[in-house]
Amino acid sequence: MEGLASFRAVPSFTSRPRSSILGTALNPRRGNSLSLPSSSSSNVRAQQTESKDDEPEPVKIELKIKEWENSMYHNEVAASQGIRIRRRPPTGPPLHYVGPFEFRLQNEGNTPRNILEEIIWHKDTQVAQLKERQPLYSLKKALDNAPPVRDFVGALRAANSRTGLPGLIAEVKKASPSRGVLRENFDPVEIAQAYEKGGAACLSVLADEKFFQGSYDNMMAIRDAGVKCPLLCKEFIIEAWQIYYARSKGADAILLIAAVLPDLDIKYMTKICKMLGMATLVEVHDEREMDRVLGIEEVEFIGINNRNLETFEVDISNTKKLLEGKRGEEIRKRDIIVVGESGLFTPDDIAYVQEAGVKAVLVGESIVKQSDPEKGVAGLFGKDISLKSV
Ligand SMILES: O=P(O)(O)OC[C@@H](O)[C@@H](O)c1c[nH]c2ccccc12
Repeated sequence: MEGLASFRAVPSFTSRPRSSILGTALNPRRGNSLSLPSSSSSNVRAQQTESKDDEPEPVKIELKIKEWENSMYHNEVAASQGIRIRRRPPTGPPLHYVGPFEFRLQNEGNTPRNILEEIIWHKDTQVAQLKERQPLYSLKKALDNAPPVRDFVGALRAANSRTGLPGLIAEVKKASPSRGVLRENFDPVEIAQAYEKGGAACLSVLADEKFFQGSYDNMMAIRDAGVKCPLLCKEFIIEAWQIYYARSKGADAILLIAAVLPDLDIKYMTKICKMLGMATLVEVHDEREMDRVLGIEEVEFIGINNRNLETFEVDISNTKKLLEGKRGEEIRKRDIIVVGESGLFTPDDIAYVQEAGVKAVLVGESIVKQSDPEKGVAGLFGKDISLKSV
């Protein structure tokens, strides 16, 4: 249902994509407007008739239709698996013109329904742009120069047997959509080194810029500074291309979010990671996602997020709930390493999730906020877990 409240006026001189699939198909004066610098409408029309794109118009229209069908198909498959996050529709809301203004009618179908969906739609656009600059074949070549992969899960297992406590994945995170800026004077390398000194087994480095103020540069800087902890590239992965990209930037592990990715994507991306020697942390939030993920035989490493990424609600009893009964049994039988993620602040929280069955924890806020993150690690566990402690 389209509502008046969702009208947004956009002056026509802004550089917005200027076509919808139907608009393109039905309106012969509109070309592949994504490549057009927009100006006054007459100017736009003039440029459209002299479109310099190689593809003839009917082919372009067909490609757009395919693109649209694919995203509809993805959404149907995803919905059948209980996934609520949809893929970005290939075009924005339809345009309406009143005098010099463009109006976009926003409705359920073309507006993100929650923050996770908004992040995924933004990621889709960003990845499309990055891919154009560095297509897969050249990315694959870049892998020859990437630093070697380190054993992420092995480091967690080793820490767990060394300390008798869950191995720590300490998160280098400046900000988040739910908490805002967590640390003003943010030096990623200094923080990473402090975590390592404090006894972290691995690090998670936020790569998303827009919503988490992270970057791939941070990850590379941490590696280049000689930090030995294996690195999880904390990114919203929706395409295999991003896995190669993360590897080319020195990642040892990546995250796949079950709330976003259908089973087949998880299976296929996990295989790609294995081929590249990387670990794949598959993140779940509820029973349904856990069951889906346990149904994928390639999965060996599962994160239980205590934060609902659609609503931001945090409840650490989620970890316990998802490890009870048959699920817990199967996880033990398959020797799957489980990570308790988010909302962990105190030694009691750590003991609680350990009791529930996790062998590792992923912690950001509580330690990144400390003026001395090295001490923050000891505070979190209630004791010194650094290498010098044993
Ligand atoms: O800062 P916290 O509450 O300790 O949470 C860390 C980590 O679990 C959280 O950042 C996280 C878990 N899964 C994610 C997926 C994307 C972005 C971030 C996350």
